Amino acid sequence: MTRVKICGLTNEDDLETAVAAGADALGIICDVAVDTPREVAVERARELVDAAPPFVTTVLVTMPSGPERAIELADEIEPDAIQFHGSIRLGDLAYLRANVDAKLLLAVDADDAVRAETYDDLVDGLLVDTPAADGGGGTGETHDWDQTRVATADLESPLILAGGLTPDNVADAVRTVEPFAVDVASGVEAEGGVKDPTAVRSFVDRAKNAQRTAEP
Ligand SMILES: O=C(O)c1ccccc1NCC(=O)[C@H](O)[C@H](O)COP(=O)(O)O
Repeated sequence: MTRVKICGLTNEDDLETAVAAGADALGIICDVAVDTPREVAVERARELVDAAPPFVTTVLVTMPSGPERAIELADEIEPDAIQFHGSIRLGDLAYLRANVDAKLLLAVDADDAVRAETYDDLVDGLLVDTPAADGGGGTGETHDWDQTRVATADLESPLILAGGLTPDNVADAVRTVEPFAVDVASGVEAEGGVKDPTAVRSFVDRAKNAQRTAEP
């Protein structure tokens, strides 16, 4: 069954909605070099991580200025996993793997998904997204899922599919790409930074049941 990450949580009500809906992972955005209504301060990120129940993975989504800042954020927020967006050097990933007590996830551009192989041994999961020109996520834009499926077919790391997913298209995306997990931020919002509970429930349900509801 496909796992689901609900990303860009800014408050406890939305976090509880995501958990009750059956989300496997909760994304909290902090210290990103782009303007987004989903970013929270370090203290808030720590509070949200602390509010998550057992058996649900907390993911810090960040674009740190360098590896030392990433280590600082990991120490202060204590997430289960860290997801990096923007450019990051291979050497920094190896250094972080040795120095951070969290799983490492890396966002790669769907237009360059073949490059995901370069990072395959260095991270615990690869997220194929449709980023903005500045490297940030949350664009609400889909990409060519057939191309992503082909480009990532030989990856060892779990593949997380992101970019423009919504309750309406997630089942189709899951059936096309067959990812380990899907990730959504703007596609389940009522307004910037606030989730729509009905959309969150529908997204989780349709992502997890996509294979069962396939057309004959
Ligand atoms: O969501 C943001 O605003 C964001 C900003 C900067 C870096 C990462 C960001 N989001 C990361 C995610 O994991 C999103 O879920 C992913 O990019 C998909 O977003 P969307 O297309 O809105 O579902």
